[in-house]
Amino acid sequence: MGRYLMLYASTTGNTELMAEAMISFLKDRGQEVIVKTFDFDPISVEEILDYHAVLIGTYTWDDGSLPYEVEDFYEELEDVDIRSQTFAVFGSGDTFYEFFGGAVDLFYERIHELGGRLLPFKLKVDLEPKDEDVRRCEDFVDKLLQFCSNE
Ligand SMILES: Cc1cc2nc3c(=O)[nH]c(=O)nc-3n(C[C@H](O)[C@H](O)[C@H](O)COP(=O)(O)O)c2cc1C
Repeated sequence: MGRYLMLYASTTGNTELMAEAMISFLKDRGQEVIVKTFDFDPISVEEILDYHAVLIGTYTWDDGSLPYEVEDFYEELEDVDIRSQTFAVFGSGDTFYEFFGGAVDLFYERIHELGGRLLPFKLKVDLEPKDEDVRRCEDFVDKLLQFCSNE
């Protein structure tokens, strides 16, 4: 059994629905999942090294920006050596905006630059996840489990 950390930011619940689909999928496959939200739970960057993989979910704010509540974590990522840590990055955005899911891209690039072991694709959903998007969430986590088993 693996131990997974789910960290997410969500204001209107869309990214949260994605996270919930992923958490259910992981638990159904017998994995342990610790869940934290950026706005309510204290999150230290050191703790991310204790897990098999870290899933990071974020919505996107103005002009493709990070939500303010994830900024500290994003900045502090460089304070730990994440080179042997596995990550997967996802989130809800709105295709109406020029930088659709820009915060997902920012996290992906940040982890890549810092040498983290990244699932080699991101998952973005347009607004509220539909049934088909829930399946994409499950497929995303299935790929993460395979990726972790190839470590
Ligand atoms: C002021 C504002 C700015 C936004 N800017 C973007 C943006 O630049 N790119 C994007 O993809 N979505 C943008 N969004 C849309 C949100 O990311 C989208 O509604 C998302 O589904 C919210 O996720 P949540 O329900 O998890 O909070 C913006 C929303 C608001 C209210």
